[in-house]
Amino acid sequence: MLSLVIPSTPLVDQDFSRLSPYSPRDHYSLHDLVKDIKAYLGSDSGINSSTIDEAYLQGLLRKYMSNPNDWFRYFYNDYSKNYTRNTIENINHKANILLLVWNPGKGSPIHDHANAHCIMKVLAGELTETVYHSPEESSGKEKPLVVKSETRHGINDVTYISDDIGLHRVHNPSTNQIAVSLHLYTPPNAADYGYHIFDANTGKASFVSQARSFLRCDEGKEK
Ligand SMILES: N[C@@H](CS(=O)O)C(=O)O
Ligand SMILES: [Fe+2]
Repeated sequence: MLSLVIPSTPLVDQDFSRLSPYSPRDHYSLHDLVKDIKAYLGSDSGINSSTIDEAYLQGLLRKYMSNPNDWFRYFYNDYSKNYTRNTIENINHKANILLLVWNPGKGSPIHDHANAHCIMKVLAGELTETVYHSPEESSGKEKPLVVKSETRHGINDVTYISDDIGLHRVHNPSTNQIAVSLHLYTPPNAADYGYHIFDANTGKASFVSQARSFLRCDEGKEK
C-alpha cells in the first residue's frame, strides 16, 4: 500500500499496490521519457503538427511503465475540480507534458485538441474515453454529436487522438478511486492559443482561450 501524501492537499489514501514502488536500475523513467521526447522534437523553435510521427511518440509512452516514484512530485489534486492539470514539462512551442489527476466519477467536457496531437497514458486507475465525430461545420444546423467509440483504458494503456479522429471526453468511471494520466500535446496549441468545448445535444462549440495547468513550484496557482 502506497499512500500519496501531498503537502497542502488532503491525504490521498489510495492503494497503488499494483504498481511497484521501487525503481529497478534499468527502469525507463519518466525523466528518460521526457528526454527522449525532447530529443525527438529537436532543438529548432516551432514545429508543425504534420511533421510529427505520432506513432513514434506513442511508442515512447508505451515503453514507459507507470511508477508513482517518478510522477508523484507533480501530483496535485484540487478536489473542487473534475480534474487537475499539472505541468510536468513545457517544451517551448513544441509540446507540453502534463500529469492529470481525475476525481472519482468526474471527467472533461467534450473538446477538440486545437489541431495538435494528444497522446494519453493511464498511470493509475482507469479512464473511459468517449470519442465523437466532429460536427459538420458547413451545415450550420444544431445536431446532437454522434458517438464514434467508447473505450475503457487501464493502467499503462496508451491512446491517441487528434482533430482528424474527432472530439472526445474522458472520465474516471470509479466511484471512489482517483485516476492519474500522462498527456503529451504537440504542438502545445491548446495552452498557447486555446481550444473548443462542445455541447453534446447541439454540437455547438464554445472557445476556451487557454488550457491552464498547475506548476508544482507555484503550488495552488494555475498557470
Ligand atoms: N485534453 C484534456 C484532457 S482529456 O480529456 O484528454 C486536457 O488537456 O484538459
Ligand atoms: Fe483531451
